[in-house]
Amino acid sequence: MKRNEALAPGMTVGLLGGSFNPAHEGHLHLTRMCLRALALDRIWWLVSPQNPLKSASGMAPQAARVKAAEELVAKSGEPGIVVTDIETRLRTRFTIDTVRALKARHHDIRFVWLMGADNLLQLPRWAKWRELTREVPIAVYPRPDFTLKARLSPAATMLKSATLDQSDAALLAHVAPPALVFLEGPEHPASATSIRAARGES
Ligand SMILES: Nc1ncnc2c1ncn2[C@@H]1O[C@H](COP(=O)(O)OP(=O)(O)OP(=O)(O)O)[C@@H](O)[C@H]1O
Ligand SMILES: O=C(O)c1ccc[n+]([C@@H]2O[C@H](COP(=O)([O-])O)[C@@H](O)[C@H]2O)c1
Repeated sequence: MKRNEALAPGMTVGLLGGSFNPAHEGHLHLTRMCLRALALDRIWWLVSPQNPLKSASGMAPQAARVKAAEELVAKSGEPGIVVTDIETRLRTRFTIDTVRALKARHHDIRFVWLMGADNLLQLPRWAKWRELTREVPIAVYPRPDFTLKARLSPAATMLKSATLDQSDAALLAHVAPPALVFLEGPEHPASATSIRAARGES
């Protein structure tokens, strides 16, 4: 993570955790939209060693997923995206542990957790999810079939009083959690499941 060396106090960093099995244009789209709407300095793609809720079968080795993600980012020419296997180096699997470890390492960086709308629906299945919402502000980007469902989800209801207007999205990294924003913008249809299916993989 060479570009991490260029981190300066007060910088804002979005964390996009994912399996990236494989990385695709949907990840790039969400990342570009979040960089701008949230006024972030960087977005780190945290290539997960293994999502605790997903089967390991059909999961490409983490090194291969990182390499493919780096190639996609390099081809995109988008500055500000850092692909990292840091969860392996931190020995964390659960997002709550990753976020706490990153905050402990980088006291003066303002982190925001990014996710597509589908992930907000499953957030209540994550380890210590309520505590996670008190550790880091969260931004949710639209995704086909899930945009409205996310807004009506149990996690959205729980965070209703902590939800910012889209017009205040650029403040998200600077407010104390819990804080949530639903971003608005065009949906992108790409999904790793459909890419694997088109390749004849599981
Ligand atoms: N097209 C998309 N639009 C919005 N968010 C997306 C899109 N694709 C992925 N994301 C978000 O990126 C993060 C990482 O996603 P992930 O790597 O699991 O890709 P995926 O396409 O959802 O994979 P799979 O189909 O295997 O579940 C998640 O928060 C997910 O919601
Ligand atoms: O912490 C948890 O319990 C947890 C459960 C499921 C998923 N996550 C995280 O959610 C992110 C998105 O995962 P995925 O596989 O849907 O791309 C990734 O960073 C995972 O580690 C985290």
